[in-house]
Parts: sequence; C-alpha cells; structure tokens
Amino acid sequence: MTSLTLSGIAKSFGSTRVLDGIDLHVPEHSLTAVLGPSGCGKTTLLRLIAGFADPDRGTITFGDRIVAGQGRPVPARRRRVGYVPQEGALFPHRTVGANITFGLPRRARRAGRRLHELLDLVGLDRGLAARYPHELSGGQQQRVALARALAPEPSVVLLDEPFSSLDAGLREGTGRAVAAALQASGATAVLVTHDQAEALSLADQVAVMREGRLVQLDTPRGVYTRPHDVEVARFVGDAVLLPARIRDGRAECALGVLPVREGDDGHSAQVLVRPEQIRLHRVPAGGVPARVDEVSYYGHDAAVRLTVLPDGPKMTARVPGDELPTPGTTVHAAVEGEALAFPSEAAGSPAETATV
Ligand SMILES: Nc1ncnc2c1ncn2[C@@H]1O[C@H](COP(=O)(O)OP(=O)(O)OP(=O)(O)O)[C@@H](O)[C@H]1O
Repeated sequence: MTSLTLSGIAKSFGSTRVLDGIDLHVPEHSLTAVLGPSGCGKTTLLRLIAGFADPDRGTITFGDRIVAGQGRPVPARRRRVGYVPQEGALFPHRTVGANITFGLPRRARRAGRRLHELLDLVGLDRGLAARYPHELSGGQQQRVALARALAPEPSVVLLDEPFSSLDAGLREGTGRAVAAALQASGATAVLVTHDQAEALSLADQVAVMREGRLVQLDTPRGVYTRPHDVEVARFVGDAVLLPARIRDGRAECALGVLPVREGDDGHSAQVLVRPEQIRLHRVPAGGVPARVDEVSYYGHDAAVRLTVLPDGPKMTARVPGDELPTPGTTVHAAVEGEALAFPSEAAGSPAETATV
C-alpha cells in the first residue's frame, strides 16, 4: 500500500470544467471520504485516480511514483488499483469464490488459502464461497466486491458509492464491515459518497467537494464542528441559522447572547447552532422563551419544533427521547457550547435562516 497525492488536478468535458484545481493527500493506510452533491465531480475524480481517464492539468502520485501528469500516464492495469463500483458488478455466473479470486494468478486461485483469508477479512462465512451472487444479500454482495478488489493487494482501493443501493439498515452494518476490512488490510482507500453520515462515521478524513472544487479537507469532527462555510455546515448536518451582531466574542441573536469561536467585532453575521446544542428548560435558565409547536419522537431522541416568543424565528431542537415537552407549552431554549459565526453575505437568502 502507498499514499496518494493529487496536485492541481483539472478536467473538462468540452467547455464544462468538471474538476478545478484539486489538491488532495490521502495518507497511507487511511480512508478518505470524498463527499459532495450529485454532479460535483466525485466519480470523475475516482476515474482519474484509477486511470480510466487522464487529467487535463495536475499530477497524480502513488507514493513517490507519478502515474499521471508527467510524461505518458501509467495505464489503469499497471496502477494496481482496486475498484468497488456502486453495485458490486459481480460476475453472475461465477461463484463467490471464483469472483473473489478472479484477478489472482492460477496457482493462488487453486490454493484456496487466500480466498479464506479474504472471506475472513470482509466478515463473510467461508461457506458462502460456493454460492452465486444472486444467492446473497446486497450487503454480502458488496463485501464480495470488496474482497475481489483487495485480492491482488492493490496500492489504492477506490469505492464509488458502494452502499447506495442498500437499504438503510444494511447500509450502516455493511459500511462498518467494509471500513474495518479496509483498515485490517492496511489499505489506502478513497470512498466517494453523497451521504454525510457515511462520510463522517467511516472515514479518517473527509474531502468536501462542490462544483468541481475541494472546499474543505479535514477530520470528520473538524468538518462538523469547524465547517469552512455555511454551505458545508448545512451539507454535513442540520443547522439553525440566525442573523446576529458580533460584539466582544459574543453573538447577539434570537437565542440570546452566545459565545462564538470566530467573528469580527461589530459586524453583522449569521450564527449557526446545531439542533442538539439547544437545551429546553421548563423554567427560565438563561435561555429565551419559545413555544413548542410540534414534537417528533424517534426513540433515542426527538425533534422539537419551536417558535421563539413572541414572534421570533422558528427552529428545531434535538432533545433526548425521555425529555419531551408538550406541544402548545412554553419552554426556555438555551444554547450549550459555542455557536459558529459566518459573514452574513455567505448565508444565502433570508428564507433559509432558522431552518433545519
Ligand atoms: N464522459 C463525460 N462526458 C461529458 N460529461 C461528463 C462525463 N463524465 C461526467 N460528466 C459530467 O461531469 C459532471 C460531474 O460528473 P460526476 O459523475 O463526476 O459527478 P458525481 O459527483 O460523481 O455525481 P453523482 O453523485 O451523481 O454520481 C456532471 O455534470 C457530468 O454530467
């Protein structure tokens, strides 16, 4: 395995610039999630790394070996890349075992030991080796696809939305199993996804893309707690956005006077609070009075929709499932921790404020 470095990568199709100056370093033995909305260029980026297409500008380096951008590009088959597509694309008429060992030399295929190692690695029962893909669940099929990608011990493993065809329950378990197998194999991996929960829960670092550019490269926690801008903040989680005025490291807004991490004094700004930062008290406790409009109970927690009294903004708080207020009553909403301040012009239209 090896590290992966992209420097100044650009790619256009006709007059459309799809990737614009991407710089990305994926350390050895780590998993980077490339997160972004549909059409932002994620798959194109993976295809360039794999060698299925060439960048117009910039270089791609595996360890200290330049594979694209200087001289003739190294062809895909010589890059030693493992690729896991959206739906495993397993060979339907080959058994699980034959699918996994497809890329191995004949001798290794016969020995069977590597097959067992790979099945163990991705957490599949060895007894499944004789089955055909249609006899497996979607999650099992994706694990087989990963085992097949890992079999030849690739330099880099690329996964293109590998869980998008799975239903929610299977998705989480398969994601964790795949991340664990990648870690156990020591793989250097890039996972493309538009699902922020998947990116935050599985990856070591998250590369947030927008319209062909990399807007933030950070740890999952960094992306969530220190988003580069309002758009990133809203993309990676629910957010309450309020107009505010910053003074002495504090923001004056509809939720009171909140400490902020950053923000220029005397400027009008937008403050961002995560719904789970809003605490609801039955008695005044430093918060502002709010009317409970609606409560959605999810078991582990609940979403409480509020209107700040008398006619302030509407917002949603996430509270523990055992602390449910009654709709129609008045509570006192207080913010725990720091709010994030952003320049007000970056916050979008007024209609977007105070929503989640
Ligand atoms: N071979 C191609 N020829 C022309 N345009 C292309 C080609 N491949 C991709 N595009 C365009 O480039 C843009 C980025 O596509 P890409 O598939 O990389 O995005 P994505 O972020 O992976 O989207 P999704 O999440 O929907 O798969 C899109 O506008 C797409 O139409």
